[in-house]
Amino acid sequence: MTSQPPCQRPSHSLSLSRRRDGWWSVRQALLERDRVIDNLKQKFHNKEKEVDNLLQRNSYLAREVRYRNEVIQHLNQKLAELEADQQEAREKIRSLLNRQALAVPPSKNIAQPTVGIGPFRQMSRLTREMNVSNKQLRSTVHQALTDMKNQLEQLKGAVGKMTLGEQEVAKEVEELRSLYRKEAVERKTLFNKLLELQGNIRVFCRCRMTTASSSCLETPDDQEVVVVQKGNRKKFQFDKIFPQSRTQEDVFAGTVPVITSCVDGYNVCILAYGQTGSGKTYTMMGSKENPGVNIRSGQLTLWSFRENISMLEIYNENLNDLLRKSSDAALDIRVQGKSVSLWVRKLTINSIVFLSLSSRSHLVVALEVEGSDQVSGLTSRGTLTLCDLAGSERISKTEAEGQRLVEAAAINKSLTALGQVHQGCNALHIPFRNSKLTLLLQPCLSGDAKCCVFVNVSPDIKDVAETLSTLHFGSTIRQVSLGKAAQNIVPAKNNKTDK
Ligand SMILES: Nc1ncnc2c1ncn2[C@@H]1O[C@H](COP(=O)(O)OP(=O)(O)OP(=O)(O)O)[C@@H](O)[C@H]1O
Repeated sequence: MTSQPPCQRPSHSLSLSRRRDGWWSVRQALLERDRVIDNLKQKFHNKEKEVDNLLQRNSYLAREVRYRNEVIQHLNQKLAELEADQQEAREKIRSLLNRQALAVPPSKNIAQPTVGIGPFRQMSRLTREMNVSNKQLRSTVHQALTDMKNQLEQLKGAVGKMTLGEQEVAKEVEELRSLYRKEAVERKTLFNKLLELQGNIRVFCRCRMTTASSSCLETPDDQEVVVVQKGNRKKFQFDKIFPQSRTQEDVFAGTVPVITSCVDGYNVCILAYGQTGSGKTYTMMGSKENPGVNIRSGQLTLWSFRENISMLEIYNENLNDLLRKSSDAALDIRVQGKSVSLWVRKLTINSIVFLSLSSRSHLVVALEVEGSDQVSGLTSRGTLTLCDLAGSERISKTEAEGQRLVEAAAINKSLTALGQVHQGCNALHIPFRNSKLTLLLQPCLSGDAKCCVFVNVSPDIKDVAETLSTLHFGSTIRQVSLGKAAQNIVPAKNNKTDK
């Protein structure tokens, strides 16, 4: 009797390799879509050029028809003038002959005319010659008119054909546009699937620059960071590690796929979490010479898109609108159905300023993005929320008292609430109302959003406890993934919807 092999659960590495295979095949499909879309764009531009050429030719032909009509009109006028001249000449000859006849008295015996026959003959010859040349002229003008009319008919035929051709090309352009639209939508779906496979919450770890000779951090590869404390080594894994050597460009490049997803119509949130002085503001805002994610994402032009911006500070559980001149009225968050209105005041992206804010407050910058694709005619709307959180150090470390203690308690409360929201985001009830921060971030932390969290850490040995705490926070939220995102796409005004 043969024994049955024990039933085994698929190993973790097996599920990882399946996930990788899935990711790889989606990536291949996405590249293929990109090729098809490029091809369609090329065809579309060629057709547009064809239409331009046809329009140019058409307007040339129309001008030609107008010119020929004018020539015909002119020739007709000349002909009429000639006929009038001829008539006048005939009249003159007739009156001359009459006058001559009257000058000669009638005689019974007309043997010899009293006036010589010479001038009379000459006049007759002249009249004949004039008649002949007149006939020739008339026939030439008639011929020219007939030719001209024929040419005009031909031109009219060509214009008719051209109009038909234009209609056909316009139809082809519309078909191409519809195909492009379909491909673009499929591309977006694939791109989103790719992001979902990578995880709707992505956690990046950024190590701050230091001049110290020793560091408590090691980065063996771009997904692992090791904290060395008194000979102990604690490993943490993240979606991406940015060691000290990584520039602002590198860091921003890591967020571009998620930001692209915002332009595709998803709500996106980028957060920077870490202790005071760990580089959160440098990552998010940066300096004038080395701008951070906030400024760079505002300058990113993926599509032609319109943006509005709002900038808020949460200090001691109170909201301040940083773009408002007077601060008389207290701000509040309005919950409309499931979405929270972040919009307090709207300015253009150029209004972003480099702020030096208290490290005891959270800074929330929200960009409302509306992208419209000129070719497909589709419009999508998303919100990009960029958040520089207050320092995460524990109250015991800050040894705070008085006002500092109040601030630390408020920060602690909101950051704990943020952790709870991340941990509970697959549950039925998500505790968004536990703090102003989570209530404000609700639209970009709930099911229809994608989130990217930077855990900023200091490599200084004296900060190792806070570094460990920050990395634990990052690891915990990395375990959680947001629900399937819902896209906010609407057909553009005056544009046909996709077939
Ligand atoms: N990657 C980096 N490269 C160069 N300088 C950096 C880097 N990260 C941080 N710094 C510098 O370190 C200092 C502290 O950084 P930063 O102010 O961004 O920290 P923070 O976490 O925002 O602190 P706070 O909580 O007080 O706002 C700043 O002078 C900043 O310019």
